[in-house]
Amino acid sequence: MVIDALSSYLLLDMPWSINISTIFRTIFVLVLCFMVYKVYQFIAYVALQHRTLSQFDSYEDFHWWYGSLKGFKGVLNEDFMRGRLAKAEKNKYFFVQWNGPFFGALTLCHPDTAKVVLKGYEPKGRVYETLRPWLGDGLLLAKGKKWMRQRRLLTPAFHFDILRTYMVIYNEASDMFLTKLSGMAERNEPLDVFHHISLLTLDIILKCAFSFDANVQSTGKRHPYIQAVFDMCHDVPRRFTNPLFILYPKLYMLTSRGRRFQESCDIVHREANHVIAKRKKELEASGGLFLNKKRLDFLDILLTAKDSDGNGLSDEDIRAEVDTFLFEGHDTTASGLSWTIYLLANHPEHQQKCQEEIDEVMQGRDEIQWEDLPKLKYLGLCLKEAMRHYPPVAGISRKLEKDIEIMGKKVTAGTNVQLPIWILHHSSHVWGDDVMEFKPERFLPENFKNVNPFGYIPFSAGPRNCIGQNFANNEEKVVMARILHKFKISMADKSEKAEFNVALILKSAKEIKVALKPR
Ligand code: HEM
Repeated sequence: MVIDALSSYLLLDMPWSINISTIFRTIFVLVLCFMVYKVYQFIAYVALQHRTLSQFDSYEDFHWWYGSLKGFKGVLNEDFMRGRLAKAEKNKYFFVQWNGPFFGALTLCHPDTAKVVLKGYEPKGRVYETLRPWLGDGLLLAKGKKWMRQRRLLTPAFHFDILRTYMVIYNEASDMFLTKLSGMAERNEPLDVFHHISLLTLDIILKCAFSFDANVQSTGKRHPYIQAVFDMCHDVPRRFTNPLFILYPKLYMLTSRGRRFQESCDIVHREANHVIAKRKKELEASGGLFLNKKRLDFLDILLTAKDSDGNGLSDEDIRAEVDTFLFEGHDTTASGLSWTIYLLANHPEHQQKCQEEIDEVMQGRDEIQWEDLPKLKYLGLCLKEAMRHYPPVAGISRKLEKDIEIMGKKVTAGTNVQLPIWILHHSSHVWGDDVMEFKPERFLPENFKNVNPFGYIPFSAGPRNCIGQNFANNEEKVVMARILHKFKISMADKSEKAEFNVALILKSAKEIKVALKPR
């Protein structure tokens, strides 16, 4: 009755409606009611966010349309990050960032507040949804029971016995890389660090995780996969300033930028499909006898995994995991290695200490062995300090599923919480007054014991920490040791200071060029 009354009221004076059937009118009214309900829900959500977040920060830099992003040009550059750091230094424990008028996030910029969220299982923040067309429901984006199942399934792929077998691959890929560097040194040509290191780390992850020999290093130009990942990473921050695109990611896909994003997604999916199809063929040819292999790689585990009820992973799930590992496994380590090279090129005294250690450990050998890794202590300190200065993943976020309490204040479910890794790593409240200096010694056990462990989280912390962290640490040690063993590195242009952009991963805004001198 109510619907009838409402529909006759709505359709009054609408001549075009005379012929519409009752059923159509009813649908129209239901859709209208649904939309009104959605708008009401949205207004209630925004009001609750403003009420919750106003407990934590004043509205002094709040702009009615841009929120805290006034002047933001769609690039999270070093200036923008330093502005946020200044705010964290002033407020110490937390501050609020408004991405436009509707979407606020509580930023927990002190280890004591960040750890409250890091220790839990809260799902990923709203911004991660922009990655869903690319990474699907892989380990990075999955939540709840699905995430637990996938994590349990994939953890054996990172057991030490498996990681040990990857040493050969790190060394072989480094051989190819060093041959390339020798040619550059002979020609007096500087190394474009991010570009060539990305090719190296892509070769490594393809071979380790998927036993796939792509040899992308041998192709001189930018690989289409890497170009597509690069484009998508730069695309995500551009959407922050438009609330419509945050609210309806699908709407973004109708724009020309959205269509380009989709094209990049297609390229990346094609690469993943290619890797999977090749392995499936091999599996069929071997009559399913993968278990006879010396080591099961990540893709073997995905293809052969079965639940307790005997169900395997769907093709879509397998693709999502392959995409996730391809991206997480190459772009992060490329960033970690590239920034380490940059910092050591700028700090010859630390570079020399590493080289003395490497010479002693390698004893004239060309390859790094598993047993050498713990002996490369000083190099390990430099890698850690490099990831403090330039954490490859500069920040992460969560969307609370339940209410929590931060320093006596209630944060309601639905709130987005940012855990700003770069800011935590540059907080003088955590590291002291010399926070901006490159000092690997701060990671010596006797010094580091005074640092709050939630203040240094390049791999995040808690149950959703990085599954690949040991893999990454080993890979970076081998590659760096092999480079420093053969070459002395310095900045091609001594006056050049690199600036970074956060394009999901922390990258250099411009090319970093390094000169190579054979040792
Ligand atoms: C220096 C290198 C690396 C850094 C700094 C890094 C950092 C991180 C961080 C901060 C997270 C948490 C993300 C979040 O909470 O949203 C994460 C998650 C993850 N990382 Fe890494 N990562 C690195 C290398 C790798 C490698 C080599 C792999 C795979 C081979 C990998 C696979 C993953 C996966 C699958 C997740 C999601 C884990 C989960 O939610 O259960 N990462 N990584």
